[in-house]
Amino acid sequence: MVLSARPLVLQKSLKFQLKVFSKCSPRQIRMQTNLSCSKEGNKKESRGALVVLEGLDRSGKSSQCSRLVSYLEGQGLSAELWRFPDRTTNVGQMISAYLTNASQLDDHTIHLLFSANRWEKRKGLKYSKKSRDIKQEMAPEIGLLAPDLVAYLDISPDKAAERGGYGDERYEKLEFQKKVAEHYKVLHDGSWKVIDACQPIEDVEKQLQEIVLSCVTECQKGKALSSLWSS
Ligand SMILES: Cc1cn([C@H]2C[C@H](O)[C@@H](COP(=O)(O)O)O2)c(=O)[nH]c1=O
Repeated sequence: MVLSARPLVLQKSLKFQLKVFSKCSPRQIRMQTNLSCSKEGNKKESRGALVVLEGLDRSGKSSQCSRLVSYLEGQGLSAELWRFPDRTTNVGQMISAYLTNASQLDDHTIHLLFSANRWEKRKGLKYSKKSRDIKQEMAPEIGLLAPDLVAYLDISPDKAAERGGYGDERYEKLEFQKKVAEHYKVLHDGSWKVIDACQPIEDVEKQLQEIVLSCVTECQKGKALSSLWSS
């Protein structure tokens, strides 16, 4: 994002985001400035890529994000992982209290908090699972930076549940995850890269590496930044 001179990769929109920069440099997030690539003479400065990994709970986003960061760093790229919700902020703590059933909020309020949590980092992602009307859901996201790549780790709710590991949080229930899967079908557009998350972990990893590297290269070459829902 800020991409001044570095590519950014974001991962995990519903849950995590990962930023990857093209060069090793201080891991600072400066997205709020320099959203357009600066020019040096006639030469366009390369920028970061924003990559988002989507998928149901237990689809493998966390593992793949960690592996992807290691891989990109091994390629000489500076990568940064952002996870949403970011529970460290004030807003994030409110979200966390809700998710752990320590507080109650209505659906619209939690949706807005998820969005506010992204705005805190000046980042663009998807929306809360709890909102029902798509247009209403999209509104608070307008103006956030659009991802350069959305990779969807595709797994059925039943298969994901078989992996176990659901905790006690509100959304970690098979019936709820089925609703999330339906929601993803509505959100999905042709630009998303869908990866079969039931493949061996190494195969998923390899496919992610390929599409992310290709995206980073495109961004380095000067692919324009855009905002969410601008078209
Ligand atoms: C960031 C975000 C997370 N969530 C959900 C996904 C998870 O079920 C839950 C907690 O995420 P986590 O397990 O990655 O911390 O929050 C939304 O519903 N909307 C959002 O915008």
